[in-house]
Amino acid sequence: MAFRQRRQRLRAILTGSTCIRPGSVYDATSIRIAEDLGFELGMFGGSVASLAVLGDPDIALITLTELAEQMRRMSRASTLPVLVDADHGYGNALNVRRTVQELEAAGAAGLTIEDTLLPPAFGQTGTQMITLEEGVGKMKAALDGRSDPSLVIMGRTGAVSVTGLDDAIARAKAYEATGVDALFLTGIKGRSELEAVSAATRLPIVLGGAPEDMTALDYLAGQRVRIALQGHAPFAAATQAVYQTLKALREGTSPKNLNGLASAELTSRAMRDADVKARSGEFLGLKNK
Ligand SMILES: O=C([O-])CC(=O)C(=O)O
Ligand SMILES: [Mg+2]
Repeated sequence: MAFRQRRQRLRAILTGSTCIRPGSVYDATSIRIAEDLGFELGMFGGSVASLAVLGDPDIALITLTELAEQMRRMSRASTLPVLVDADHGYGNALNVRRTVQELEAAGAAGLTIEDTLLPPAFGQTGTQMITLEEGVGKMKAALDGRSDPSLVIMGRTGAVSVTGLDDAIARAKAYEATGVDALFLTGIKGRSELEAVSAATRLPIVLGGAPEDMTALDYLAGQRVRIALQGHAPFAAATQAVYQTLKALREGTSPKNLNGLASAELTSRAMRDADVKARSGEFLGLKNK
């Protein structure tokens, strides 16, 4: 499926009236599983990109090239639309523009650009923000970097838990005015904060996370939230499975007695084995074998 169609599917989610949960994806296998399970959207978080590619924490060590390459691998493996966490855009506004070009070429359906100061400055422990003006420049540069107008660009701010609600609203409104397609909010701690941002803006909202009392999809949809993230449990589950399996093998368990392995059927589905066999028949002359 052409990249444009994937982007249009993400746009349809944003212009719809319901709120969906994306599947957290990070590689070719995870995106295929999410697609097979019927998820409408994959979320490729910066944290899981760092873990999958580098095995490192989410501290902006991954490069744009590495992120885009992982996105490209997912685009090849599946047609599921993917929203990519492009962090701060890997530098200043000019880097943001380049980031958009690379992720667009890699097949992303949409991406977020945030106004957090990354990587953290010398001597600073807490999160720092870039100025609203710099954030606006980044959003404009992101829009300028897009060559397929269907690519979704989201302005992301976590200001509410750093500089407060008023600043978060000011930023959301300023990013909205640049022409971005949606607002991505992190750090929202309660209904009143979400309701205040929602009332002050008009774009669809994507919620990076929410407290326990804000998980009802109907409520979120009523606040114009169209996508609500749920963290990255699949990566944690995979890590645990690899740990348990290696531990059991190290302790002498025989491979045939291991628990929790993917069945041959599941592995075969994830590999798209039926498609490969059909192609082998068609192109390698193995039709009747
Ligand atoms: O975008 C997300 O999925 C949340 C996030 O920032 C990350 O995981 O790096
Ligand atoms: Mg992130």
